[in-house]
Amino acid sequence: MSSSLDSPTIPNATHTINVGVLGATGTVGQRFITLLSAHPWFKIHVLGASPRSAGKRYGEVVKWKQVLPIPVGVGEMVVRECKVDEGWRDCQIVFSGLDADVAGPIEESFRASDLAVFSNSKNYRRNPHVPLIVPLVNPSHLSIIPQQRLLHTPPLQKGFIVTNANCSTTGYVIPLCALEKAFGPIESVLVTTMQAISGAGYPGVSALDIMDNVIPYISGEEEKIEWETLKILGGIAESDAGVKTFDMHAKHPLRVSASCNRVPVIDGHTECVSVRFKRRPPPSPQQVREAFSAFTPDCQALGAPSAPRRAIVVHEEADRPQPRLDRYFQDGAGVSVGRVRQCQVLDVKFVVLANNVSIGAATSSIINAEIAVLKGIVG
Ligand SMILES: NC(=O)C1=CN([C@@H]2O[C@H](COP(=O)(O)OP(=O)(O)OC[C@H]3O[C@@H](n4cnc5c(N)ncnc54)[C@H](OP(=O)(O)O)[C@@H]3O)[C@@H](O)[C@H]2O)C=CC1
Ligand SMILES: N[C@@H](CC(=O)OP(=O)(O)O)C(=O)O
Repeated sequence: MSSSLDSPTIPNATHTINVGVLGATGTVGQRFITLLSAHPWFKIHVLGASPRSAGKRYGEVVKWKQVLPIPVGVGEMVVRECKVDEGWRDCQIVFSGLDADVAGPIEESFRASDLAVFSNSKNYRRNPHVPLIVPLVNPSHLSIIPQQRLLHTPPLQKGFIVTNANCSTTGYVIPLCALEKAFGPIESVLVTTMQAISGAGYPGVSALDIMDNVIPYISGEEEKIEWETLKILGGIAESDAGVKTFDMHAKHPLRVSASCNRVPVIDGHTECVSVRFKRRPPPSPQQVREAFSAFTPDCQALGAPSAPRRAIVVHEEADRPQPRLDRYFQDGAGVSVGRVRQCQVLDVKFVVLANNVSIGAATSSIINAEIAVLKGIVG
């Protein structure tokens, strides 16, 4: 099975691409709207949410929680149901910030209508033909899309689903990718997360549960981090018949153990990470710092407009990164790393801070779509 995804095309600056947002009223949906309203290529054409919101003005139904006001014109748009109709068919790209309880069948109905869906939800992340893409790490996995289209019943011309990862997975696979690029395979990872309240959507965790407290459990989160890491950092194997499969890091088995906690922070997931490399002797903490700083994701070279100028910033201060100070680094599109030091059990340990709503969700989807446009997959 061959693909024609290798020749980048820069979109004509005068040509805008209509996009729709499913789940537009939610935490992730609001971040989509803020980012898309200032986007150089994408134009918000349709907003969708639940039947509770459909038929009403966006400004009337949304509980807007962004620092910037609702973009001009958006508050007046009438929210639609998440059912494919003419308005949605006019979109070349559909972003989804749907509640995972409803995302599965809705996203499938949009794909089946030959629309390109970029989803934040967990529903299709494990699908063997759906790429799980962290845009600063594995955009090459878009090469599975021709197979996804072909194996769909009926086969699709334009439609597909691309998912991005769990927000905690996203934050820490970016530095892990930098380390594998510089030093070869990682053998084991221990990660302990301190996850913001906004990760649970709106209204999320009740104030009485989270104030003055830490909750040492987030349903399903540890399993997602442990599994998604392998799909993202793994490659794609191709059989003699040309059938592609995600190899799940199989050539160099990678063991991941995650422990997840909810903490009273509004935005920004902090993660304490320890790694052991296959390579002996392992790199020193100083070499690890240099590898983080030197990391240049492919999406920058491709020219994706929302790609952060610096993917990873390394803090030298002993008490950074911190969510309140670092969550808006690169408008939330980059990650902050600090406290890089020797680990007495594995090899090296460090702390990561990633904005869960931006690079952990909407920003990743938008960069994924930009890459797909640049590679000629949509548009
Ligand atoms: N928050 C985060 O940091 C991250 C979230 N995610 C994932 O992204 C997705 C969205 O999360 P988040 O924004 O936090 O969730 P929210 O609960 O804040 O928003 C959910 C959205 O889904 C809509 N919705 C609910 N029921 C229906 C329905 N029956 N039909 C159509 N639309 C419906 C809601 O519309 P209405 O307002 O009308 O009810 C709302 O727009 C989830 O799958 C989540 O797991 C992924 C990474 C990070
Ligand atoms: N569960 C994450 C956010 C999220 O919704 O993740 P996922 O899309 O993997 O379900 C958090 O609470 O911070």
